[in-house]
Amino acid sequence: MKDLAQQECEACRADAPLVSDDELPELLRQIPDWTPVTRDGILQLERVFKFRNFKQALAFTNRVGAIAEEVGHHPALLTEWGRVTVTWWSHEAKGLHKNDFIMAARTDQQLEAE
Ligand SMILES: C[C@H](O)[C@H](O)[C@H]1CNC2=NC(N)=NC(=O)C2=N1
Repeated sequence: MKDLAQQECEACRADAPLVSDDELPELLRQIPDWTPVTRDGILQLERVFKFRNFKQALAFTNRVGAIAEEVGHHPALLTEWGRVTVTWWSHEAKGLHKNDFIMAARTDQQLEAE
């Protein structure tokens, strides 16, 4: 099995299969720095990234935005001085899809990217 970040995203569809309760623990194990949170009854993945200043936070934000645009699957991004909060979930499917785990893993890779 390929690492999460190397796996392919599927098209975002309202009827896309959400991650089952059985699949969730193994997928979460592969992205240990991310926290499952439930908002408005919708399970999401969230991580806060820390930076030295706003400029670095904004550059990271733009890198995450670029990988989201590449696959047509987008996070919520809160960019503040020294911090970026990234939240992934499948809007139309109203929950967590495998895509969200793939994109969380790819988001982590943007930390090293310059
Ligand atoms: C039309 C467009 O492709 C869809 O609205 C996409 C855009 N990006 C998306 N991103 C996320 N996270 N969930 C979606 O359901 C979604 N749908």
